[in-house]
Amino acid sequence: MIQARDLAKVYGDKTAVDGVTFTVQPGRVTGFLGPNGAGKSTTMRMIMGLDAPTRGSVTVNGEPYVKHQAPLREIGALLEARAVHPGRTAYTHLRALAATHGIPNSRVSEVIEMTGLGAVARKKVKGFSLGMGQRLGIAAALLGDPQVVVLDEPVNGLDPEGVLWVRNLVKYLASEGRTVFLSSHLMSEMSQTADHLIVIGRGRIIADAPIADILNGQGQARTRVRTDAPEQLAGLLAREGVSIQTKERELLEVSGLEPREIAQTALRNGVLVYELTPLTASLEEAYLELTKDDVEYRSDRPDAGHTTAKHAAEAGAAPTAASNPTASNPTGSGLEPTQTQEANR
Ligand SMILES: Nc1ncnc2c1ncn2[C@@H]1O[C@H](COP(=O)(O)OP(=O)(O)OP(=O)(O)O)[C@@H](O)[C@H]1O
Repeated sequence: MIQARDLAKVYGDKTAVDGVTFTVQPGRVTGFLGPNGAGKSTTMRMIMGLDAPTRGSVTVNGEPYVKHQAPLREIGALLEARAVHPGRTAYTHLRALAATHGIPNSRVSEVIEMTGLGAVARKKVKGFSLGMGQRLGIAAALLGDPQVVVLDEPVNGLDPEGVLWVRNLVKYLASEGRTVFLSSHLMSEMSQTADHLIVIGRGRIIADAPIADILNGQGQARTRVRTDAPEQLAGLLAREGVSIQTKERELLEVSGLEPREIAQTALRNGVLVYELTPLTASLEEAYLELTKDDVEYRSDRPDAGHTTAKHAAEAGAAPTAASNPTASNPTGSGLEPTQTQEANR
């Protein structure tokens, strides 16, 4: 278990982590999700005793990392900065690490096997691809057979097969009752891997909940509506708090109203509706909604395809597909926030 209490880190005038309190429980994969610069790596470095907190505390199985007699057996980590001597082979690197922690050589062979490094274990690390380097980092993290595993952006640089492998590995580790804490800026990745999410933005916790709760709690319920009179129906439904998008001819997406209300309005006004489908927010949308105020670097996202009732009322009519050329892309740029930020850096 990892427990952070009012954990903060300030670098000069930059507050990287701003008093976070959370618990990472064993037996499940906890995702640590946030845009670039949110404070994920800094938090993980403090968990591993590599950075001293400016305020607050963080413990691993009840003790700060540095207090553990054999920390590698308690917690294994893959952090962004890898310190591997490039002239060493994967095998000699892991052996040296094992030797300094009293770990038998048989465990070195085991983790090489587990991480699929068998074929390259005797090759020099300097020739390793990013993906092989990530696997070696994970092998090192697992060397002490630790109860707690912390991985900072573990799928970075991995090919699809590698991504799948990490996904299955972390799920397996959690199923064995270990505490697994995994950072990523990609919601798509987290949605397929984590059971529980801690979302961080600008150094603060924005959400700490099971994935399902984050999905249910974010954004308004939307309904897909097919009608032969989309403009008339949009005009009838338009009011404060209601958002209507024209997705294509005869297809609207309505937020802020229950399907029953939409049906009643249509019925009262003699408008034919031939589909009413409740839509759940995608995890991606939930994430964008959660972090919209907490992205450190942001390019202006066009408010594409999004028309509020107020706008519709001002225009005197509902938006049409023609006036809304990007209406099929409700998140605007379609980029993950981090991609938007990268472009801006
Ligand atoms: N050693 C440092 N000195 C000064 N500022 C730092 C230092 N380390 C991190 N920061 C700043 O603290 C903030 C949080 O950085 P951190 O690396 O923890 O974020 P992150 O969520 O891991 O982001 P990324 O996904 O980009 O790695 C950023 O604004 C970063 O520039």
